[in-house]
Amino acid sequence: MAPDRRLHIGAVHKAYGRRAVLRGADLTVSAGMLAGVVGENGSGKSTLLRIAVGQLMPDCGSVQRFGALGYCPQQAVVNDTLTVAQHLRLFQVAYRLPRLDHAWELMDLLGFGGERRTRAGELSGGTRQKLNLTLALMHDPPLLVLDEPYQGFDWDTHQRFWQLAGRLRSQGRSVVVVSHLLHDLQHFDTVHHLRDGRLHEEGVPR
Ligand SMILES: Nc1ncnc2c1ncn2[C@@H]1O[C@H](COP(=O)(O)OP(=O)(O)OP(=O)(O)O)[C@@H](O)[C@H]1O
Repeated sequence: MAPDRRLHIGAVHKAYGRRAVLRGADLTVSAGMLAGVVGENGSGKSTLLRIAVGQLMPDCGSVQRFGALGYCPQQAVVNDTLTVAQHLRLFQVAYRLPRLDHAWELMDLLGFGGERRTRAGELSGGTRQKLNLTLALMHDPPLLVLDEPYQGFDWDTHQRFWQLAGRLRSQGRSVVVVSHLLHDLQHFDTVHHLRDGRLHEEGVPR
């Protein structure tokens, strides 16, 4: 097996009842790679990512991950009664981080550094998503799995997200992003189109 492999999904099948969503999906992501997963609504992108991170079991097929993982789910999993800073402290303990410097940096980069004391329930939709993304990135893991991470971001933040993704790639991180936006495809090294339950690698528009 290639030593720089960070995620390997092989012949994964998944059905919900009679609805077969994944029918032999394969995906390999190496170090320093920015991979896009695209497809129509309901094609199974979130199902694939949930299987990739171990949140959902496939019916059959294999999933291998190498090293720590950061997962940004499509719906933010936050507690409305806790402030942004309290979320970061909670995850600091979970990730066993000595410091929160990187998290504060990410907050500033995503433009919500002033919201430390705001409760998650009082955040705007876009800012809630910024918190969701920060929680996935703050421990600087080698593999990032991001399900439409920039939903609700304004254009400036959207652009900064892609700068950040490019920086992570150049630092050797592996990043998988579900995207719906045609103009984002140019950022990827590889684009994988989920169609009829399988992933088809397609050329990247430049
Ligand atoms: N827990 C579940 N139980 C039953 N069916 C489900 C469940 N989760 C997803 N599905 C169905 O599986 C299919 C794939 O859903 P999934 O959310 O993976 O698609 P998606 O490509 O991420 O969609 P979108 O682009 O709308 O986010 C859909 O038909 C959906 O209704």
